[in-house]
Amino acid sequence: MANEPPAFELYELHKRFGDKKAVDDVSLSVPGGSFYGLVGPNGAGKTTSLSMAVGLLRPDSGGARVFGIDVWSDPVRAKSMIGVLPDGMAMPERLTGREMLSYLGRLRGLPEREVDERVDDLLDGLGLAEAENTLIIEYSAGMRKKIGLAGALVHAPRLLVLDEPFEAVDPISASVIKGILRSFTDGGGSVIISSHVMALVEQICDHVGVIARGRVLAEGALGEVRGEHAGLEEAFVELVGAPEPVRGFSWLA
Ligand SMILES: Nc1ncnc2c1ncn2[C@@H]1O[C@H](COP(=O)(O)OP(=O)(O)OP(=O)(O)O)[C@@H](O)[C@H]1O
Repeated sequence: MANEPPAFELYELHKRFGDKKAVDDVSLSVPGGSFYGLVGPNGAGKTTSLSMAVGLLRPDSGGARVFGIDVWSDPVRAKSMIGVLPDGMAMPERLTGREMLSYLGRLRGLPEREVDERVDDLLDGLGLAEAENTLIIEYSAGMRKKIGLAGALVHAPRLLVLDEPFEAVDPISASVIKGILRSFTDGGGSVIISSHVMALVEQICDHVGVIARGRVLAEGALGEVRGEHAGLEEAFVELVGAPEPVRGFSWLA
């Protein structure tokens, strides 16, 4: 609908760490029902922007809205609609996978029976059923990503904000996660992921934002951002700037 607000809108976000401008006037718009990829080199400001946008890190200025609701002035309403997979999330290490999901479901106010049903589906769907009674502290990096994703999904949010959801995940699990996320967007949900993997973003995303040195360099539908380039990677290198040729390392040859 013409007047419907975007699913997620980051507006004029700024963040400094000491002298370092980590995020310098970042504004992005994730249309409803879209699968949005936020790409950028290491240290570009992706995690800092997303953390501020979901209410985990206080911005110096600017903010974010979820379906028009401001994350920082109306956090309870805004957060009820978001599922978040933060980067390097602190986990309840001494809970099992099942306990963690059940706890998150109950915390969101869901009835016990509903929680049990959803937790069964999530553990099965993400290939964690065998590890349901294993403590999180014993999970591998990929298993931690998957249980974090399950935690982001348990309350059936309308928007998913996922920082590097495929990092450390094996190809079979990655394919399962892609399937889950696609059916989420097919059902009207919206997703934003951060990633460095252009091929992945090109395969699953329909909208892209390119960020480097804390600033947005391009944003829009995938085809618009890719432009005349053969692929997103070429467009990305042109936008961000090709690296200097590597010198030295003769000792390694
Ligand atoms: N807590 C912090 N204290 C100081 N500097 C920080 C902090 N968090 C991030 N930074 C700096 O802010 C900049 C942006 O970091 P950020 O983690 O947002 O980048 P990123 O795009 O997510 O990178 P990557 O792809 O490597 O995860 C970097 O220069 C980083 O060193």
